[in-house]
Amino acid sequence: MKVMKISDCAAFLQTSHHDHQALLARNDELTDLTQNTKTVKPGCCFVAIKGQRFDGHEHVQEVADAGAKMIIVEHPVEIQGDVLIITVPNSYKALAQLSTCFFNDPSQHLLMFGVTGTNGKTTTTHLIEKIMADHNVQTGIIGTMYSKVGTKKLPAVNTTPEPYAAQKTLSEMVAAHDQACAMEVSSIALVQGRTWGIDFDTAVFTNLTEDHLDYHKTFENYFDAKALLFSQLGNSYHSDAKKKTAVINIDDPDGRRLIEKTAANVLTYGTKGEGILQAKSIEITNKGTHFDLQVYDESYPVTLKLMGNFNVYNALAAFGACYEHGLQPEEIITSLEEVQGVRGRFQVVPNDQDITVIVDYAHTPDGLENVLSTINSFAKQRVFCVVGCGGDRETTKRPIMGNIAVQHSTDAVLTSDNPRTEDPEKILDQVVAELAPHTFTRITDRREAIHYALSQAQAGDVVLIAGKGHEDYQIIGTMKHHFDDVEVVNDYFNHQS
Ligand SMILES: CC(=O)N[C@H]1[C@@H](OP(=O)(O)OP(=O)(O)OC[C@H]2O[C@@H](n3ccc(=O)[nH]c3=O)[C@H](O)[C@@H]2O)O[C@H](CO)[C@@H](O)[C@@H]1O[C@H](C)C(=O)N[C@@H](C)C(=O)N[C@H](CCC(=O)O)C(=O)O
Ligand SMILES: Nc1ncnc2c1ncn2[C@@H]1O[C@H](COP(=O)(O)OP(=O)(O)OP(=O)(O)O)[C@@H](O)[C@H]1O
Ligand SMILES: N[C@H](CCC[C@H](N)C(=O)O)C(=O)O
Ligand SMILES: [Mg+2]
Repeated sequence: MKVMKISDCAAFLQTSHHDHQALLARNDELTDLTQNTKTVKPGCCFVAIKGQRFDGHEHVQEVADAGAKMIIVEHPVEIQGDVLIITVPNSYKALAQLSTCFFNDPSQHLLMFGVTGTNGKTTTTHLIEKIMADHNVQTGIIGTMYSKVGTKKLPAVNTTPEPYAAQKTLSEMVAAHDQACAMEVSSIALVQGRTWGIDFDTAVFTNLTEDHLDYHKTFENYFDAKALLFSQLGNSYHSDAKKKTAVINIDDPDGRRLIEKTAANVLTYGTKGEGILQAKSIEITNKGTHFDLQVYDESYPVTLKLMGNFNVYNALAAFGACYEHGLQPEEIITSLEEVQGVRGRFQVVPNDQDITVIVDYAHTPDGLENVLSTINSFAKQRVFCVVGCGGDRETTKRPIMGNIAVQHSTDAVLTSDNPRTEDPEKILDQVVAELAPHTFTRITDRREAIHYALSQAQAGDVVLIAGKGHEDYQIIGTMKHHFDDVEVVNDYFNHQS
């Protein structure tokens, strides 16, 4: 079992002289660390965090009664019993620092790739993992779909986990002999400080378009959140002589702004004539994508099985990240060309009716527009688009996504995503708010909507089912029901035959 000496905490916790001396005076150990009242164990340290719904400070007595030995707070609390109370200015930061220490600072033993951006994080981390693994660098993954530690896949709660969970997972990677980790870093995680204590070697920026404005309020705040990954790169207190690199999409105006935010080396990529890495002469078919990759002055032909212009960007991003660590262009290209696809990302669902059914995780206006324009570049007949918007998430994207669906498809079937605690009908009212009547079909039940689109489609048509990708659930209210777009499609065709 892991333990940590209380006196060791004095080295990094920002606290008063009195509390500092109190920490130094303690020779005993902590058995664990937690921010959750439900997982307090005897001898552990509890970090009180004030969230949107729950304030740990209001439950310190219950935590002390459950056997916590030390409690970190942001303001004085009343408590009976023999507990060491330490006051810090920011308990979340203390949690990140304590977690880093408790798990022996695992990111120091891993080559850390952090990938941020509105779209393409999951895809890019998977491409990095494939390239590095092909070149004998066993690489873990932390992200939306799961964490991969060694060969084991563990379920994910958030795209970017809380500091304790993140440090624990990284330490498990070290134990499983992973040498690198490709990690998705969401803007929300950056603002909350979930990645404090992680020393990234390479930071990748994919793109910035509208999402999460319910959380960030303004696009500028959203940019500032993403920028943190780059401004913090190489500035960590235990930063060593390791080379730090920022890999940045220069076609995105916000990528250009990021270059000024980082002290690290910058490797730029793009498809519009600028960048150290450039994709030229891009050709997209319904079988894949071809382009010439220019690396400084050299050019290499690349044929990806991945489809879509957006995947050219993801490939460039992953190429840049791995190239910076000494891999040769030809080696990286061989790996990229082998990638079949990432689950739920432009995933084609085979069927015997010659309908091209695609399940894709596009859940932002930009993602949806990209996927539909890729489809339109090869579709010969009608394009059906089944899509909705998640509840308890930003509302401004809803009419925009409704418009994109109607404008870029021949038949838009507007439906539910994860309604969560919102009324699905009200979400749909917002999705269709700016649409002319009779330009779309509205079917609230997602299964029925998918069945309807498939029943209307004929041989040669394309049916895009967007928004939920790999998800195998639908959240209605606070209940998670089993629901899998691919499964719904397969069931439909099985009942046909
Ligand atoms: C908006 C947001 O990020 N919320 C996160 C936040 O919730 P909150 O402020 O409501 O927390 P809270 O429930 O009040 O709890 C506060 C503290 O009390 C503790 N607690 C809580 C209950 C209890 O009984 N006992 C207890 O001790 C909690 O452990 C926490 O330390 O803190 C919680 C726990 O620390 C997180 O689980 C929760 O993420 C929720 C699940 C969430 O949906 N987050 C989404 C928006 C998110 O983070 N998304 C990003 C981006 C996705 C992407 O673009 O890919 C992601 O990285 O996943
Ligand atoms: N580089 C890109 N630019 C624009 N759209 C993209 C890009 N890459 C992927 N997409 C679209 O966005 C969807 C989600 O892709 P992916 O899961 O890789 O992104 P993500 O950033 O991890 O998303 P999340 O924020 O949910 O974690 C894909 O299914 C595709 O439709
Ligand atoms: N990581 C994103 C995913 C959204 C996926 C979509 N299916 C939805 O539920 O809105 C979020 O939590 O906002
Ligand atoms: Mg993701």
